[in-house]
Amino acid sequence: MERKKVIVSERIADEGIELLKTELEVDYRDGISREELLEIIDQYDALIVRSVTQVDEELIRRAKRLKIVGRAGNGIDNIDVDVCTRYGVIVANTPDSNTISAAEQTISLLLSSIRNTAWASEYLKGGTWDRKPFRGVELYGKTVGIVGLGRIGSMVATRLKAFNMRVIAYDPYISDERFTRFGAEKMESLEELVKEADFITVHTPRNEETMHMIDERILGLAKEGVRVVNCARGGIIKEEALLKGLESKKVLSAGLDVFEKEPAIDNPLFQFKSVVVTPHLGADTFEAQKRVGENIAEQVIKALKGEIVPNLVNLPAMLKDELEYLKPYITLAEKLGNIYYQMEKSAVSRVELTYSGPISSNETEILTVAFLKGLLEPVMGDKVSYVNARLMAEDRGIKVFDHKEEQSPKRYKNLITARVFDHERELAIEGTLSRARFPLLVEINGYETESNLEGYLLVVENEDRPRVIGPFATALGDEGINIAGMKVARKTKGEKAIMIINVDNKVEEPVLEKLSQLDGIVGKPILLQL
Ligand SMILES: NC(=O)c1ccc[n+]([C@@H]2O[C@H](COP(=O)([O-])OP(=O)(O)OC[C@H]3O[C@@H](n4cnc5c(N)ncnc54)[C@H](O)[C@@H]3O)[C@@H](O)[C@H]2O)c1
Ligand SMILES: O=C(O)[C@H](O)COP(=O)(O)O
Repeated sequence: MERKKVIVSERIADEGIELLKTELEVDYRDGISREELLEIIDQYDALIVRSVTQVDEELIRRAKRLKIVGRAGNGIDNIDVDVCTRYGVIVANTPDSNTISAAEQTISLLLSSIRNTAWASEYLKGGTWDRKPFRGVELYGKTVGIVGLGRIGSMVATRLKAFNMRVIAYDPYISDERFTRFGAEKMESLEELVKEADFITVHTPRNEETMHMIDERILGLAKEGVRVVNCARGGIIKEEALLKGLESKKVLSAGLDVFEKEPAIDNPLFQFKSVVVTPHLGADTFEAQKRVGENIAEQVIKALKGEIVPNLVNLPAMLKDELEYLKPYITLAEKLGNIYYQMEKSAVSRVELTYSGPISSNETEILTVAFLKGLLEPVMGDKVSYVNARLMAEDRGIKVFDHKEEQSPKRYKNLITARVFDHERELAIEGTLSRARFPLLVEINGYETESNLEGYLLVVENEDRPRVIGPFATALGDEGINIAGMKVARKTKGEKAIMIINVDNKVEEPVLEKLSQLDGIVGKPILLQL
C-alpha cells in the first residue's frame, strides 16, 4: 500500500523525523518558502509546523489531502484553527513538551536582565574590566507578578518560590485551588498585580484579549523601576509602551524572548543595554525538542491511521488517562452512528444521545462527535472527520442533543443510547462494551440483543413462528455464508421478530433478494458493514 505523506516545514528534532519515517513518507523541508508550500501542499496528508509557518485559509483550501496539521510546540497563533475545523483538518500540538524549557528560559531572562549579565559579558569580551555600570538587584524578598498561571506560569511560580520571593498572580480563568497549589497570592485584577509587583512576567496565550494587555495605562500604574519579562508571545506587553517605559526609566529592565514582529531585526528595544533579548529560544533545548518532535510524530502517525490523538486543539481537551478509558467507547459510538444510513435512506432531522453510567462523568463530547462522524460517513465519505462532524451535521440541518445519566437503566454498567429521527420515523439503538471491551449492540428498535458490532451484520425481520429461522440459516449456508453469531428477539409472542446475524463474508445484493423470498421473512434483510 502507498505510504501516506507528511511535509515538515520547520526544523524538528531528528528523533521526530526518524519516528515519522517508520510509517510515513517524509518530506523534510525546513524553511520552505510560502510560495513553494502553497504550490505543493496538495500532495500531503499531514503538515508539521512550528511557530513560523502561517497555516491560513489560502493554504488549507489548497491542501486537498490534508488530514492533520501538527504543531511541534505549544502556541497555535500561526494556525487558523477555525478554518482547519471547517475543512475537517485536525490540529494537534504538544503543549506539555516544552513547558519546562520555557519556564527555565523565563528565569534565565529574569536573572540575566536584572544582573546585566549579557551587557557585562559583551563589555568584558570587548576588552574592558569594569564593575561599576553593572550593579544589579536581588530576587530575594521581592514580589513577582505572574500574569497567567497556566502550565508555564505555574512552573515559574514554584521555581521563584525557591528564591524566597513573594509570588502574586492574576488569572481570572482558574480556580482558587490552583493559586494555593502553586503558592501564589490571587490578584483580582491586572491593575492590582502591577501595583504590587517588583517584577512582572507574562504567561498567557496571545489573543484579542491579551494582545497589548500591558500597555501605557497598565505600566503607568506599576512601581517605579519595575522590571518585566516576556517569554510568552510578542505584544502581550505592548512594545511601544515598553519603549516609552524604558526611556523614562519607569521600567528598569526587560527580558524578551518574543516580539510583535518575528523575526525581530532592528527592533527599537534592542538599543537598551538593560534589555536582554533572545530569538524565540524558549523551547529550544535538546530535551524539549526531542520531546516535542517525538510527541508530534506519534500524534501525526496516529491521526493518519484514523485514531484519536491526545492533544487535539479543535476538540475538547482530554487527559491521557481519560482518552485511554474512552477509546473503546469512541469506537462504539462511531459504529452505532454508522448504522442509520445503512438501514434507512431518508434524511436525518434529529439525533438524541444519552450516555449512562460511569462514562457520563467524562468528557462525552468526543463520543457525540464520533457518533456524528459514523452517521455521516456513509453519505460524506472521508470529508467528515472528528473535528468537523458537528459542523457538518449542523450544515445538514441535523439537530443534536446529548445528555448524561449517572445510572445506567439496564444491567449494563455503561450504555450509549441513540435515537435518530427522520421526519416520520425513528431508529433507536443501544450499545455497550463486551467483557473484552469490544462494541456490542444491545438493543435495536426495542428488540434486545447482544451482537458484536464488527464486520458484517445481517438484520432480518421475520414472522415469529416455527420453520422460519432454520430454513433461513440453511439458505445462508447454501450460499456459502458462514454464521459467526446469531441472536433472535421478539417483543410479543407470535408477532414480528428479528434475527441479528454476524456473518463472516459479504452477502451480495442478489442473495439478499433471494433470502427475502423465503417463507416467513418480512422485507429484505439488511446488511450492515461495521
Ligand atoms: N517562548 C517560547 O518559546 C514559548 C514556549 C512555550 C510556550 N510559549 C507561550 O507561553 C504562553 C503560556 O503557555 P502555557 O503552556 O503556560 O499556556 P496555558 O494555556 O497552560 O496557560 C495560559 C494561562 O493564561 C491564562 N489567561 C488567559 N487569558 C488571560 C488573561 N486575559 N489574563 C490573565 N490570564 C489569562 C489562562 O487561564 C491560563 O491559565 C503561551 O503564549 C505559549 O504560546 C512560549
Ligand atoms: O509556542 C511554543 O511552543 C514556543 O513559542 C516555541 O515555538 P517554536 O516551536 O517556534 O520554537
